[in-house]
Amino acid sequence: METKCPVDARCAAEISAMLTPPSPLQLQEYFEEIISERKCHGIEVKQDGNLSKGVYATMELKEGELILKDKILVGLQHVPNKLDCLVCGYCFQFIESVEYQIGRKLYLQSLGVPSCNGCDEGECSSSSSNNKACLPEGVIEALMNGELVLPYSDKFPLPSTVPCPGGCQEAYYCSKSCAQTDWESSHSLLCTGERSESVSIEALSKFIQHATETNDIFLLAAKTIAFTILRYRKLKVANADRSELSLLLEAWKPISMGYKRRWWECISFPDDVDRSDDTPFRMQIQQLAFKSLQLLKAAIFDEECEPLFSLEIYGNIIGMFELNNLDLVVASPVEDYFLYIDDLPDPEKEKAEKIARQLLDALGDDYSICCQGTAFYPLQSCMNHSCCPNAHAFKRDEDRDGQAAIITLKPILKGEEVTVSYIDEDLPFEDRQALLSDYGFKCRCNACLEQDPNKK
Ligand SMILES: C[S@@+](CC[C@H](N)C(=O)[O-])C[C@H]1O[C@@H](n2cnc3c(N)ncnc32)[C@H](O)[C@@H]1O
Repeated sequence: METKCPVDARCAAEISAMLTPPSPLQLQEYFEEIISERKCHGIEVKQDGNLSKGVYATMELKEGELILKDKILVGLQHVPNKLDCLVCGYCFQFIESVEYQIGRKLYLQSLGVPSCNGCDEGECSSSSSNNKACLPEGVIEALMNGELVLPYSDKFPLPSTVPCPGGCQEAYYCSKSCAQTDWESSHSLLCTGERSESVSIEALSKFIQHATETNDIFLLAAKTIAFTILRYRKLKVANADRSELSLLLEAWKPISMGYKRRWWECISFPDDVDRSDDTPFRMQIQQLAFKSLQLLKAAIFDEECEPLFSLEIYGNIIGMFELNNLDLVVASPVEDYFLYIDDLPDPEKEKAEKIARQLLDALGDDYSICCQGTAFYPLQSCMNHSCCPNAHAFKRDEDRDGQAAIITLKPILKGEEVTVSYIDEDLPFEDRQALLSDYGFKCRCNACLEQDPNKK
Protein backbone atom coordinates (compact mmCIF):
# COMPACT_ATOMS: atom_id res chain seq x y z
CA MET A 1 0.00 0.00 0.00
CA GLU A 2 1.22 3.48 -0.82
CA THR A 3 2.63 5.35 2.18
CA LYS A 4 0.65 8.47 3.06
CA CYS A 5 2.42 11.33 4.78
CA PRO A 6 0.08 13.86 6.46
CA VAL A 7 2.50 16.73 5.77
CA ASP A 8 2.14 16.08 2.02
CA ALA A 9 -1.57 16.92 2.21
CA ARG A 10 -1.21 19.78 4.72
CA CYS A 11 1.54 21.57 2.76
CA ALA A 12 0.48 20.66 -0.79
CA ALA A 13 0.63 24.24 -2.11
CA GLU A 14 4.05 24.97 -0.60
CA ILE A 15 5.45 21.65 -1.85
CA SER A 16 4.19 22.32 -5.34
CA ALA A 17 5.88 25.76 -5.29
CA MET A 18 9.12 24.19 -4.08
CA LEU A 19 9.10 21.55 -6.81
CA THR A 20 8.20 23.90 -9.66
CA PRO A 21 11.31 24.08 -11.87
CA PRO A 22 12.99 27.52 -11.75
CA SER A 23 12.21 29.91 -14.60
CA PRO A 24 14.88 30.39 -17.29
CA LEU A 25 15.66 33.83 -15.82
CA GLN A 26 16.04 32.53 -12.23
CA LEU A 27 18.24 29.76 -13.55
CA GLN A 28 20.40 32.12 -15.59
CA GLU A 29 20.87 34.54 -12.67
CA TYR A 30 21.68 31.77 -10.20
CA PHE A 31 24.26 30.05 -12.38
CA GLU A 32 25.87 33.30 -13.56
CA GLU A 33 26.54 34.09 -9.91
CA ILE A 34 27.93 30.61 -9.20
CA ILE A 35 30.16 30.68 -12.30
CA SER A 36 31.56 34.08 -11.34
CA GLU A 37 32.02 33.05 -7.66
CA ARG A 38 33.97 29.96 -8.78
CA LYS A 39 35.98 32.08 -11.24
CA CYS A 40 35.21 29.68 -14.11
CA HIS A 41 35.77 30.95 -17.63
CA GLY A 42 34.28 29.88 -20.90
CA ILE A 43 31.10 28.10 -19.76
CA GLU A 44 27.44 28.89 -19.13
CA VAL A 45 24.38 26.93 -17.99
CA LYS A 46 21.51 27.05 -20.47
CA GLN A 47 18.15 25.37 -20.88
CA ASP A 48 17.20 23.72 -24.17
CA GLY A 49 13.72 23.75 -25.70
CA ASN A 50 12.55 21.01 -23.29
CA LEU A 51 13.72 23.05 -20.27
CA SER A 52 16.46 20.56 -19.58
CA LYS A 53 19.63 22.33 -18.61
CA GLY A 54 23.18 21.69 -19.72
CA VAL A 55 26.61 23.31 -19.67
CA TYR A 56 27.78 25.04 -22.87
CA ALA A 57 31.09 26.55 -23.98
CA THR A 58 31.02 30.34 -24.39
CA MET A 59 34.43 30.31 -26.12
CA GLU A 60 36.74 27.84 -27.80
CA LEU A 61 38.24 25.50 -25.20
CA LYS A 62 41.51 23.63 -25.66
CA GLU A 63 42.12 19.96 -24.91
CA GLY A 64 43.26 19.35 -21.31
CA GLU A 65 41.87 22.66 -20.03
CA LEU A 66 40.48 22.92 -16.50
CA ILE A 67 37.04 24.36 -17.13
CA LEU A 68 35.58 24.24 -13.68
CA LYS A 69 36.28 23.55 -10.06
CA ASP A 70 32.99 23.07 -8.34
CA LYS A 71 32.42 23.45 -4.62
CA ILE A 72 30.23 21.04 -2.72
CA LEU A 73 26.81 22.31 -1.69
CA VAL A 74 26.15 19.34 0.62
CA GLY A 75 28.43 16.35 0.86
CA LEU A 76 29.04 13.30 2.98
CA GLN A 77 31.87 10.84 3.56
CA HIS A 78 30.46 7.30 3.40
CA VAL A 79 30.09 5.87 6.91
CA PRO A 80 32.39 2.79 6.45
CA ASN A 81 35.02 5.01 4.80
CA LYS A 82 35.22 7.09 8.00
CA LEU A 83 37.10 4.21 9.56
CA ASP A 84 39.76 4.33 6.86
CA CYS A 85 40.35 8.04 6.43
CA LEU A 86 40.19 11.00 8.77
CA VAL A 87 39.14 13.98 6.67
CA CYS A 88 37.77 17.47 7.27
CA GLY A 89 34.00 17.26 7.73
CA TYR A 90 33.51 20.31 5.52
CA CYS A 91 36.13 20.40 2.73
CA PHE A 92 37.09 16.69 2.92
CA GLN A 93 40.86 17.14 2.81
CA PHE A 94 42.90 14.65 4.85
CA ILE A 95 43.92 15.99 8.26
CA GLU A 96 46.42 15.59 11.12
CA SER A 97 49.46 13.73 9.65
CA VAL A 98 50.47 10.78 7.51
CA GLU A 99 51.63 9.08 10.72
CA TYR A 100 48.24 9.61 12.38
CA GLN A 101 46.34 8.33 9.33
CA ILE A 102 48.49 5.15 9.30
CA GLY A 103 48.39 4.72 13.10
CA ARG A 104 44.61 5.22 13.28
CA LYS A 105 44.02 2.63 10.57
CA LEU A 106 46.34 0.13 12.26
CA TYR A 107 44.66 0.79 15.60
CA LEU A 108 41.19 0.16 14.15
CA GLN A 109 42.53 -2.95 12.40
CA SER A 110 43.89 -4.18 15.75
CA LEU A 111 40.37 -3.84 17.18
CA GLY A 112 39.07 -6.00 14.31
CA VAL A 113 37.14 -3.16 12.66
CA PRO A 114 36.48 -4.09 9.02
CA SER A 115 38.18 -2.02 6.38
CA CYS A 116 36.15 -0.77 3.44
CA ASN A 117 38.04 -1.17 0.22
CA GLY A 118 36.43 2.00 -1.05
CA CYS A 119 38.45 3.10 -4.08
CA ASP A 120 37.74 -0.08 -5.95
CA GLU A 121 34.15 -0.07 -4.80
CA GLY A 122 35.02 -3.49 -3.48
CA GLU A 123 33.52 -5.21 -0.54
CA CYS A 124 34.36 -4.52 3.04
CA SER A 125 37.06 -6.90 4.13
CA SER A 126 37.67 -7.99 7.65
CA SER A 127 41.21 -7.07 8.57
CA SER A 128 41.64 -10.31 10.43
CA SER A 129 41.17 -12.25 7.19
CA ASN A 130 44.33 -10.81 5.65
CA ASN A 131 47.73 -12.09 6.59
CA LYS A 132 49.09 -8.90 8.05
CA ALA A 133 52.43 -8.67 9.80
CA CYS A 134 52.60 -7.57 13.44
CA LEU A 135 54.44 -4.42 14.46
CA PRO A 136 56.68 -4.05 17.51
CA GLU A 137 54.74 -2.99 20.61
CA GLY A 138 54.08 0.71 20.99
CA VAL A 139 54.51 1.62 17.29
CA ILE A 140 50.81 2.26 16.68
CA GLU A 141 50.51 4.50 19.75
CA ALA A 142 53.71 6.35 18.78
CA LEU A 143 52.34 6.98 15.28
CA MET A 144 49.11 8.34 16.70
CA ASN A 145 50.55 10.50 19.43
CA GLY A 146 53.26 12.05 17.27
CA GLU A 147 56.24 10.38 19.00
CA LEU A 148 57.17 8.46 15.86
CA VAL A 149 57.95 10.69 12.88
CA LEU A 150 58.34 8.78 9.62
CA PRO A 151 61.21 9.60 7.27
CA TYR A 152 60.23 12.19 4.62
CA SER A 153 56.70 12.60 6.00
CA ASP A 154 57.42 16.34 6.13
CA LYS A 155 56.98 16.28 2.32
CA PHE A 156 53.28 15.49 2.95
CA PRO A 157 52.17 18.02 5.57
CA LEU A 158 48.52 17.93 6.64
CA PRO A 159 46.56 20.52 8.65
CA SER A 160 46.10 19.77 12.34
CA THR A 161 42.74 18.53 13.52
CA VAL A 162 40.13 20.97 14.84
CA PRO A 163 37.34 19.26 16.80
CA CYS A 164 33.64 19.98 16.30
CA PRO A 165 32.65 23.13 18.25
CA GLY A 166 29.50 21.31 19.42
CA GLY A 167 31.52 18.62 21.17
CA CYS A 168 30.20 15.57 19.29
CA GLN A 169 33.64 14.00 18.78
CA GLU A 170 32.39 12.68 15.48
CA ALA A 171 33.12 15.56 13.13
CA TYR A 172 36.65 16.92 12.73
CA TYR A 173 37.96 19.76 10.60
CA CYS A 174 41.10 21.13 8.96
CA SER A 175 40.57 24.66 10.31
CA LYS A 176 38.41 26.76 12.60
CA SER A 177 36.91 28.34 9.50
CA CYS A 178 35.76 24.98 8.06
CA ALA A 179 34.41 24.01 11.51
CA GLN A 180 32.46 27.27 11.78
CA THR A 181 31.15 27.17 8.20
CA ASP A 182 29.95 23.58 8.61
CA TRP A 183 28.37 24.47 11.97
CA GLU A 184 26.47 27.36 10.42
CA SER A 185 25.50 25.53 7.25
CA SER A 186 24.12 22.28 8.72
CA HIS A 187 26.08 20.66 11.55
CA SER A 188 24.62 22.74 14.41
CA LEU A 189 21.30 20.93 13.82
CA LEU A 190 22.84 17.50 13.22
CA CYS A 191 25.51 17.50 15.95
CA THR A 192 25.08 15.01 18.79
CA GLY A 193 27.36 16.98 21.14
CA GLU A 194 26.31 19.07 24.16
CA ARG A 195 25.99 22.28 22.07
CA SER A 196 23.68 20.64 19.53
CA GLU A 197 20.77 22.80 18.34
CA SER A 198 18.65 19.78 17.45
CA VAL A 199 15.25 19.27 19.07
CA SER A 200 16.43 16.03 20.71
CA ILE A 201 19.89 14.47 20.68
CA GLU A 202 18.34 11.10 21.52
CA ALA A 203 16.03 11.28 18.50
CA LEU A 204 18.92 12.45 16.34
CA SER A 205 21.03 9.48 17.42
CA LYS A 206 18.14 7.14 16.49
CA PHE A 207 17.89 8.78 13.05
CA ILE A 208 21.67 8.46 12.50
CA GLN A 209 21.64 4.83 13.61
CA HIS A 210 18.79 4.01 11.22
CA ALA A 211 20.58 5.75 8.31
CA THR A 212 23.86 4.00 9.12
CA GLU A 213 22.14 0.62 9.18
CA THR A 214 20.06 1.17 6.05
CA ASN A 215 21.36 3.81 3.61
CA ASP A 216 23.66 6.72 4.38
CA ILE A 217 21.96 8.75 1.62
CA PHE A 218 19.49 9.67 4.43
CA LEU A 219 22.33 11.48 6.21
CA LEU A 220 22.90 13.55 3.08
CA ALA A 221 19.18 14.30 2.82
CA ALA A 222 19.22 15.37 6.49
CA LYS A 223 22.15 17.70 5.74
CA THR A 224 20.15 19.20 2.87
CA ILE A 225 17.15 19.81 5.13
CA ALA A 226 19.30 21.23 7.96
CA PHE A 227 21.08 23.47 5.40
CA THR A 228 17.71 24.82 4.18
CA ILE A 229 16.34 25.39 7.70
CA LEU A 230 19.46 27.29 8.77
CA ARG A 231 19.38 29.40 5.59
CA TYR A 232 15.70 30.11 6.28
CA ARG A 233 16.46 31.29 9.85
CA LYS A 234 19.25 33.58 8.64
CA LEU A 235 17.05 35.04 5.89
CA LYS A 236 14.25 35.61 8.39
CA VAL A 237 16.48 37.71 10.64
CA ALA A 238 17.42 39.94 7.71
CA ASN A 239 13.91 40.05 6.12
CA ALA A 240 11.38 39.98 8.97
CA ASP A 241 8.65 41.46 6.72
CA ARG A 242 8.71 38.66 4.11
CA SER A 243 6.20 35.80 4.16
CA GLU A 244 7.26 32.39 5.49
CA LEU A 245 6.77 30.81 2.07
CA SER A 246 8.85 33.37 0.20
CA LEU A 247 11.66 32.93 2.75
CA LEU A 248 11.43 29.14 2.49
CA LEU A 249 11.56 29.29 -1.31
CA GLU A 250 14.61 31.56 -1.13
CA ALA A 251 16.31 29.25 1.38
CA TRP A 252 15.51 26.25 -0.82
CA LYS A 253 16.75 27.94 -4.04
CA PRO A 254 20.17 26.18 -4.31
CA ILE A 255 18.43 22.80 -3.96
CA SER A 256 15.59 23.80 -6.30
CA MET A 257 18.15 24.05 -9.12
CA GLY A 258 19.02 20.33 -9.00
CA TYR A 259 17.36 17.84 -11.33
CA LYS A 260 14.98 15.70 -9.24
CA ARG A 261 12.51 12.86 -9.22
CA ARG A 262 11.00 10.86 -6.38
CA TRP A 263 13.60 8.41 -5.05
CA TRP A 264 11.32 5.37 -5.08
CA GLU A 265 10.46 6.06 -8.72
CA CYS A 266 14.01 6.55 -9.99
CA ILE A 267 16.08 4.20 -7.79
CA SER A 268 17.92 1.58 -9.86
CA PHE A 269 16.14 -1.73 -9.76
CA PRO A 270 18.45 -4.27 -8.06
CA ASP A 271 19.77 -7.10 -10.26
CA ASP A 272 18.89 -9.73 -7.64
CA VAL A 273 15.18 -8.81 -7.43
CA ASP A 274 12.62 -10.34 -9.78
CA ARG A 275 11.35 -7.75 -12.31
CA SER A 276 7.76 -8.68 -11.47
CA ASP A 277 8.40 -7.37 -7.94
CA ASP A 278 8.92 -3.84 -9.22
CA THR A 279 5.87 -2.30 -7.49
CA PRO A 280 6.41 -3.94 -4.07
CA PHE A 281 10.11 -3.01 -4.27
CA ARG A 282 9.32 0.67 -4.90
CA MET A 283 6.71 0.69 -2.11
CA GLN A 284 9.27 -0.74 0.29
CA ILE A 285 11.71 2.01 -0.64
CA GLN A 286 8.99 4.61 -0.05
CA GLN A 287 8.23 3.09 3.38
CA LEU A 288 11.92 3.10 4.26
CA ALA A 289 12.17 6.79 3.33
CA PHE A 290 9.05 7.53 5.42
CA LYS A 291 10.51 5.76 8.47
CA SER A 292 13.75 7.73 8.11
CA LEU A 293 11.81 10.99 7.69
CA GLN A 294 9.80 10.38 10.88
CA LEU A 295 13.03 9.82 12.82
CA LEU A 296 14.52 13.00 11.35
CA LYS A 297 11.37 14.96 12.12
CA ALA A 298 11.59 13.98 15.79
CA ALA A 299 15.19 15.21 15.78
CA ILE A 300 15.19 18.57 13.97
CA PHE A 301 11.59 19.61 13.16
CA ASP A 302 10.97 23.32 12.58
CA GLU A 303 7.31 24.29 12.23
CA GLU A 304 8.00 27.23 9.92
CA CYS A 305 9.81 24.86 7.54
CA GLU A 306 7.21 22.08 7.76
CA PRO A 307 7.11 21.35 3.97
CA LEU A 308 10.72 20.15 4.25
CA PHE A 309 9.39 17.28 6.38
CA SER A 310 6.99 16.02 3.73
CA LEU A 311 7.65 12.66 2.11
CA GLU A 312 7.31 14.34 -1.29
CA ILE A 313 10.23 16.72 -0.59
CA TYR A 314 12.29 14.05 1.21
CA GLY A 315 11.81 11.66 -1.73
CA ASN A 316 12.77 14.34 -4.25
CA ILE A 317 15.90 15.32 -2.31
CA ILE A 318 17.09 11.70 -2.19
CA GLY A 319 16.12 11.22 -5.86
CA MET A 320 18.26 14.26 -6.70
CA PHE A 321 21.30 12.49 -5.23
CA GLU A 322 20.36 9.26 -6.98
CA LEU A 323 20.18 10.92 -10.42
CA ASN A 324 23.14 13.20 -10.23
CA ASN A 325 25.89 10.58 -10.08
CA LEU A 326 28.23 12.75 -8.09
CA ASP A 327 30.92 10.76 -6.35
CA LEU A 328 33.13 12.50 -3.85
CA VAL A 329 36.69 11.15 -4.05
CA VAL A 330 39.87 12.52 -2.47
CA ALA A 331 43.20 10.75 -2.95
CA SER A 332 45.04 9.65 0.17
CA PRO A 333 48.39 11.21 1.12
CA VAL A 334 49.32 7.80 2.60
CA GLU A 335 49.49 6.35 -0.90
CA ASP A 336 51.63 9.29 -2.07
CA TYR A 337 53.89 8.83 0.92
CA PHE A 338 54.62 5.16 0.20
CA LEU A 339 55.08 5.89 -3.52
CA TYR A 340 57.55 8.63 -2.64
CA ILE A 341 59.58 6.22 -0.48
CA ASP A 342 59.51 3.65 -3.27
CA ASP A 343 60.86 6.20 -5.76
CA LEU A 344 63.76 7.34 -3.56
CA PRO A 345 67.28 6.57 -4.82
CA ASP A 346 69.49 4.28 -2.76
CA PRO A 347 70.81 4.52 -0.03
CA GLU A 348 67.97 6.86 1.15
CA LYS A 349 65.36 4.34 0.00
CA GLU A 350 66.98 1.44 1.84
CA LYS A 351 67.03 3.45 5.09
CA ALA A 352 63.45 4.76 4.77
CA GLU A 353 62.09 1.38 3.73
CA LYS A 354 63.15 -0.22 7.02
CA ILE A 355 60.12 1.26 8.74
CA ALA A 356 57.95 1.84 5.64
CA ARG A 357 58.08 -1.84 4.66
CA GLN A 358 57.02 -2.93 8.16
CA LEU A 359 54.08 -0.54 8.06
CA LEU A 360 53.04 -1.65 4.58
CA ASP A 361 53.15 -5.30 5.67
CA ALA A 362 51.08 -4.51 8.75
CA LEU A 363 48.54 -2.50 6.76
CA GLY A 364 48.12 -5.22 4.14
CA ASP A 365 46.50 -4.81 0.74
CA ASP A 366 44.22 -1.96 1.82
CA TYR A 367 47.22 0.12 2.90
CA SER A 368 45.78 3.28 1.45
CA ILE A 369 42.15 4.04 0.81
CA CYS A 370 40.89 7.26 -0.67
CA CYS A 371 38.14 9.34 0.95
CA GLN A 372 34.84 8.34 -0.64
CA GLY A 373 31.41 9.84 -0.40
CA THR A 374 28.53 11.47 -2.22
CA ALA A 375 28.07 15.16 -2.81
CA PHE A 376 25.91 17.61 -4.65
CA TYR A 377 27.94 19.95 -6.87
CA PRO A 378 25.69 22.70 -8.29
CA LEU A 379 27.53 23.17 -11.60
CA GLN A 380 28.76 19.66 -12.26
CA SER A 381 25.22 18.42 -11.72
CA CYS A 382 24.11 20.46 -14.75
CA MET A 383 26.31 18.42 -17.08
CA ASN A 384 24.56 16.00 -19.38
CA HIS A 385 25.90 12.62 -20.41
CA SER A 386 27.48 11.51 -23.66
CA CYS A 387 29.14 8.17 -24.46
CA CYS A 388 31.69 10.19 -26.45
CA PRO A 389 32.17 12.97 -23.87
CA ASN A 390 34.32 16.03 -24.44
CA ALA A 391 35.16 16.49 -20.73
CA HIS A 392 35.64 14.42 -17.62
CA ALA A 393 35.94 14.75 -13.86
CA PHE A 394 39.62 14.42 -13.09
CA LYS A 395 41.53 15.12 -9.90
CA ARG A 396 44.99 16.58 -10.53
CA ASP A 397 47.83 16.17 -8.02
CA GLU A 398 47.01 19.54 -6.48
CA ASP A 399 43.29 18.74 -6.04
CA ARG A 400 43.38 17.57 -2.46
CA ASP A 401 39.88 18.31 -1.21
CA GLY A 402 36.30 17.45 -2.11
CA GLN A 403 35.92 19.98 -4.92
CA ALA A 404 35.14 18.55 -8.34
CA ALA A 405 37.52 19.37 -11.18
CA ILE A 406 36.34 19.09 -14.79
CA ILE A 407 38.92 18.92 -17.57
CA THR A 408 38.30 18.94 -21.34
CA LEU A 409 39.16 15.73 -23.20
CA LYS A 410 39.24 17.37 -26.64
CA PRO A 411 38.94 20.85 -28.11
CA ILE A 412 35.41 22.24 -27.66
CA LEU A 413 33.93 24.84 -29.99
CA LYS A 414 32.12 27.97 -28.82
CA GLY A 415 28.42 27.12 -28.33
CA GLU A 416 29.05 23.34 -28.10
CA GLU A 417 27.63 21.44 -25.14
CA VAL A 418 30.16 20.25 -22.54
CA THR A 419 29.37 16.62 -21.69
CA VAL A 420 30.78 14.00 -19.34
CA SER A 421 30.15 10.27 -19.21
CA TYR A 422 28.06 8.98 -16.30
CA ILE A 423 29.18 5.40 -16.98
CA ASP A 424 32.09 3.46 -18.45
CA GLU A 425 31.76 4.58 -22.06
CA ASP A 426 33.88 1.65 -23.29
CA LEU A 427 31.09 -0.82 -22.48
CA PRO A 428 29.08 -2.30 -25.37
CA PHE A 429 26.01 -0.36 -26.59
CA GLU A 430 23.39 -2.53 -24.80
CA ASP A 431 25.22 -2.41 -21.45
CA ARG A 432 25.56 1.36 -21.70
CA GLN A 433 21.87 1.83 -22.45
CA ALA A 434 20.94 -0.48 -19.57
CA LEU A 435 23.04 1.54 -17.12
CA LEU A 436 21.74 4.85 -18.45
CA SER A 437 18.14 3.72 -18.11
CA ASP A 438 18.73 4.14 -14.34
CA TYR A 439 19.06 7.85 -15.05
CA GLY A 440 15.77 7.78 -16.93
CA PHE A 441 16.92 8.44 -20.49
CA LYS A 442 18.01 6.75 -23.69
CA CYS A 443 21.32 8.09 -24.93
CA ARG A 444 21.30 9.46 -28.48
CA CYS A 445 24.90 10.60 -28.70
CA ASN A 446 26.81 10.00 -31.95
CA ALA A 447 28.32 6.75 -30.63
CA CYS A 448 24.90 5.37 -29.64
CA LEU A 449 23.23 6.43 -32.90
CA GLU A 450 26.05 4.74 -34.79
CA GLN A 451 26.05 1.51 -32.72
CA ASP A 452 22.30 1.10 -32.29
CA PRO A 453 21.47 -2.29 -33.92
CA ASN A 454 17.97 -1.00 -34.73
CA LYS A 455 19.18 2.05 -36.61
CA LYS A 456 17.56 2.49 -39.97
C1 LIG B 1 22.92 15.39 -13.70
S1 LIG B 1 21.42 15.79 -14.46
C2 LIG B 1 21.98 16.71 -15.82
C3 LIG B 1 21.29 18.04 -15.96
C4 LIG B 1 19.85 17.96 -16.36
N1 LIG B 1 19.70 17.92 -17.81
C5 LIG B 1 19.01 19.09 -15.78
O1 LIG B 1 18.11 19.58 -16.47
O2 LIG B 1 19.23 19.45 -14.64
C6 LIG B 1 21.01 14.20 -15.06
C7 LIG B 1 19.71 14.12 -15.81
O3 LIG B 1 19.78 14.84 -17.02
C8 LIG B 1 19.17 14.12 -18.09
N2 LIG B 1 20.21 13.77 -19.08
C9 LIG B 1 21.54 13.75 -18.91
N3 LIG B 1 22.18 13.39 -20.03
C10 LIG B 1 21.23 13.17 -20.95
C11 LIG B 1 21.26 12.74 -22.33
N4 LIG B 1 22.40 12.48 -22.96
N5 LIG B 1 20.08 12.59 -22.98
C12 LIG B 1 18.90 12.83 -22.35
N6 LIG B 1 18.80 13.24 -21.04
C13 LIG B 1 19.95 13.40 -20.35
C14 LIG B 1 18.55 12.88 -17.46
O4 LIG B 1 17.23 13.17 -17.12
C15 LIG B 1 19.41 12.70 -16.20
O5 LIG B 1 18.72 11.98 -15.19
